[in-house]
Amino acid sequence: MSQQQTQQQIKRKEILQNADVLGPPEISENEITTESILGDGSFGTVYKGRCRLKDVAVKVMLKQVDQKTLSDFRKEVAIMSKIFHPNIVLFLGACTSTPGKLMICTELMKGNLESLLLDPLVKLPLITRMRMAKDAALGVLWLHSSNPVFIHRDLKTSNLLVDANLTVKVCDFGLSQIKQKGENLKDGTDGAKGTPLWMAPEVLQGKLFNEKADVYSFGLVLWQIYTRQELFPEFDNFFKFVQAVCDQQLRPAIPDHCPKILRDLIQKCWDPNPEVRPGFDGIVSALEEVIIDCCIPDEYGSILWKNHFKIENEVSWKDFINVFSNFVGLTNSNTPSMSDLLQFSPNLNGSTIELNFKCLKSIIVSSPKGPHEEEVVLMEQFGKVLAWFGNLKEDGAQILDKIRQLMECAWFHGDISTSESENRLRQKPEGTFLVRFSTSEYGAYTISKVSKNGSISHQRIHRPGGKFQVNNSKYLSVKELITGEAQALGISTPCLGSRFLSLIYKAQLSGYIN
Ligand SMILES: Nc1ncnc2c1ncn2[C@@H]1O[C@H](COP(=O)(O)OP(=O)(O)OP(=O)(O)O)[C@@H](O)[C@H]1O
Repeated sequence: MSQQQTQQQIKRKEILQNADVLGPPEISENEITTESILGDGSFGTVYKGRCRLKDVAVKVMLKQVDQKTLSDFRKEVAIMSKIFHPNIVLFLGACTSTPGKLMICTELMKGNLESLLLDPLVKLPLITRMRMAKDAALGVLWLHSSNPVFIHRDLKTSNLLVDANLTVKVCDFGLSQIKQKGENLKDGTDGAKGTPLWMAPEVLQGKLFNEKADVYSFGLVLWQIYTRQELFPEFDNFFKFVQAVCDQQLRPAIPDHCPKILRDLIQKCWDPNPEVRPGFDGIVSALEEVIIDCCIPDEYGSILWKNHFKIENEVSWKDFINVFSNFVGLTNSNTPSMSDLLQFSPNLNGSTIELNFKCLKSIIVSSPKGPHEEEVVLMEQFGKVLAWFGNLKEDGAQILDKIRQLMECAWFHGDISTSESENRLRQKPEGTFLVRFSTSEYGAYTISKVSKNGSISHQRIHRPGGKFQVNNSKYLSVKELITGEAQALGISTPCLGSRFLSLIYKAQLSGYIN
């Protein structure tokens, strides 16, 4: 080996050794530019910036930092460079060597969850919020399951960031601590770490604590995700606050309408006794149940999904009808599955059952995304269909008849938008009408009609207690309501063009037996 080769080998070894020592990818100061401010925190300012031609977030430390802040910064860099998870903000690198210019680069997110929740102009349905809560819980579960264990120590909604797809990721590891499984920690004489409003009582009181302190904070996070209210706005005195939370065990009020399973979860998370609080695996499972309940408010529908499809967000049409048919007693363990019956049984060819399933399929299935993907039923769409058509416990298989019977009405246009309904009614004579699913009220319908001067108006059919109500009159079905209220509503002629009618006609032409 030549002398030059030997020197090259030594140099490579040195580089590798240094890389090992440096740990996180070092970015030099002049590779980072900063633009607008994204947020301010106790460590410094977070900017939108650019690094190596990529948009990034840059946390720039305060120029004058004391030893403790500096060590927190180094710890944050060290921790972030060890954790990789889809629900933890992606660490890209840091500038650690230029004094007075300490920076951390992370992926650029859209904003923090607290700002979104507290902005009344932002629409965030409960299902979306519960999915966000699950994202955050998965991120913390990852930290707590690592070996050694990472405790975040500053969980709060402003440390949960949201991207363009509303995926939530945990950030800010400046106060995080590493510990062995089963080990308890205690803050030093310099006081408790974290943000007081979100701190567990044992941390506020300087007692021993462990990862269950994060669970307490997460209880408050869940409360804010559910209520979209500010946390403890009534307190401006720290000592009174500590007394209220620790001695009087004060917690924010959970609204009466909160689903029971979510209420129980929040209360367990913020229990004064850390041992009673669940682990994050339990929190994720409970949130999965909450998500199913939010998507499928019908009691039996939710049971069907939980028992057979668990946390799947979507299932194939074939699996869905097989489970559904067993659940409502159309098939059982001694009969072939419904998908086999529909495909192979000559008796079902042209039968009402076959047509019923065609009708159900026309409103419940999502089109395959690619040419080879199966048609699927989304959990949320199953919930909507049950909300529109009935109560699975009382109706059972009859729910299928209800769907078909409504589709047989020429005026029923189902899932069209307000503007599409107006397109269909434009230039039509007075009294022409159609009925469609409401786009804004869950389980409700809308009557769109042509009024006197040719103007088009829309009237909601509400669903109090599962009934169908317009003005002050309640009916058992939409069909009965349309017959009973036709005169009062000024509706007479069905608007043609429903896609369901052609489905029914086609079936009748090919031998459907009524
Ligand atoms: N990657 C990012 N993308 C977009 N915005 C971000 C990002 N990181 C932080 N921010 C914004 O900056 C705010 C402060 O960030 P961060 O919590 O990391 O700073 P901090 O100085 O540690 O704050 P504190 O100590 O007060 O919690 C966040 O709430 C968020 O609004």
